[in-house]
Amino acid sequence: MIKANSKIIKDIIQALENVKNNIPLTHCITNYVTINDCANAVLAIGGSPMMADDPEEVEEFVEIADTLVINIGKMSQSQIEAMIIGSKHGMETNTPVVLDPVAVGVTELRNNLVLKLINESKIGVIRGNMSEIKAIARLVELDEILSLNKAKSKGVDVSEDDEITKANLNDNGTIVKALAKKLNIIIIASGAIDIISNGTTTYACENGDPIMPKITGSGCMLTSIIGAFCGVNDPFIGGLAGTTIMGIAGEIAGQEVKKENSGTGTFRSKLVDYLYKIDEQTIEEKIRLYKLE
Ligand SMILES: Nc1ncnc2c1ncn2[C@@H]1O[C@H](COP(=O)(O)OP(=O)(O)OP(=O)(O)O)[C@@H](O)[C@H]1O
Ligand SMILES: Cc1ncsc1CCO
Ligand SMILES: [Mg+2]
Repeated sequence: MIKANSKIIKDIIQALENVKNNIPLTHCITNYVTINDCANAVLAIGGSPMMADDPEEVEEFVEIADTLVINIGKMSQSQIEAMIIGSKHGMETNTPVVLDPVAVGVTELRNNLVLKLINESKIGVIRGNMSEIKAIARLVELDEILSLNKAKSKGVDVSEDDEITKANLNDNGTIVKALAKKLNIIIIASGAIDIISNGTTTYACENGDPIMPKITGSGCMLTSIIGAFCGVNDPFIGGLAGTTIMGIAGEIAGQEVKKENSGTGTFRSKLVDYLYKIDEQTIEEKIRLYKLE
C-alpha cells in the first residue's frame, strides 16, 4: 500500500486543490439517464459543468471549455455527430477529451463510434468497466486479449465473468496496461478494484463500496469528475485523482448508509455530499492505492 506521505498521494491532493482553485469548465456530451448526477458530481468536486449536445454549437463550447467528456450511454444520430465534431475540435484546440465507452462491445454502432473517436481524434483518458475495456481491447486486436474467451455482454453493467477481483487483478492489470500502451491513452477500468494505467505504470485502487453499482451512473459520474480533473491536471494524475476520490467518497457514503439502515436513494445523495466534503486529511487517511507490476 502506498504511504500517505508519498509523492503520488501529494499529487492527488494537489490535483483536487487545482480543481477547487481553477473551477474547470467541464463540457459533457452525455446520456440523459444520469446527466443531472454528472453535473452535480462535477459541481461537488469543484468544477463547472456544461451539458449540451447539439452538433451546431459543440465547437463553440469546446472552444471555451477546459475539458470535454464524451459518454456514449444513450446516443442519437445527432449526438453521435456532436461527439465526432467535439472530439476533433478537442484535438485541434488541445482540450483534453475523456471518453466513457458505455456498453461498447454490445452493438456495432457503439463499436464503430468508439473506434472512430480513438482513430480520428486524440482521446486522453478512457474510463469504463472491465467488460467495456476488454471490448475495446478486442476491437483494436490487442494481443493480450485475443486468446481469452469472451464473456456474455450485459448491457451497461459489467458482466459477472469480467468483474475485477483479487484473483484476476494481475491478468486484468496486464490488459489495461497493454491497451494504454498500444493506444497511448490513459486507461481506467473501474470495479470493486479500479485499475489505472498510462502504459508504463499501473495502479490499483481498493476504495469503494459494493453499493456503488446499485445506483445508475456511478460510472458516468466518475468519468465526469475525471474530466474535470483533467481540465487542470496532467491526465494520468487527473485519472488517478478522480478514481481514488470517487472511491473514498463512495466508501464513506456506503458505510453511513449501512449504519443508518437506509438504501440506495440516500446513498446517491450522500455520495455527492462526500464528493463535496472530501479534503486532504480524508484522502490521506482513507486512500488504498498500490502499484501493480
Ligand atoms: N463491487 C464494488 N465495490 C466497490 N466499489 C465498486 C464496486 N463496483 C463498482 N465500484 C465503484 O463504483 C464506481 C463506478 O464503477 P462501475 O465499474 O460500476 O461503473 P459502470 O459500470 O460504468 O457504471 P454506470 O454505467 O452505471 O455508470 C467506481 O468508483 C468503482 O470503483
Ligand atoms: C442505464 C443506462 N442506460 C443507458 S446509459 C445508462 C446509465 C449508466 O451507464
Ligand atoms: Mg458505465
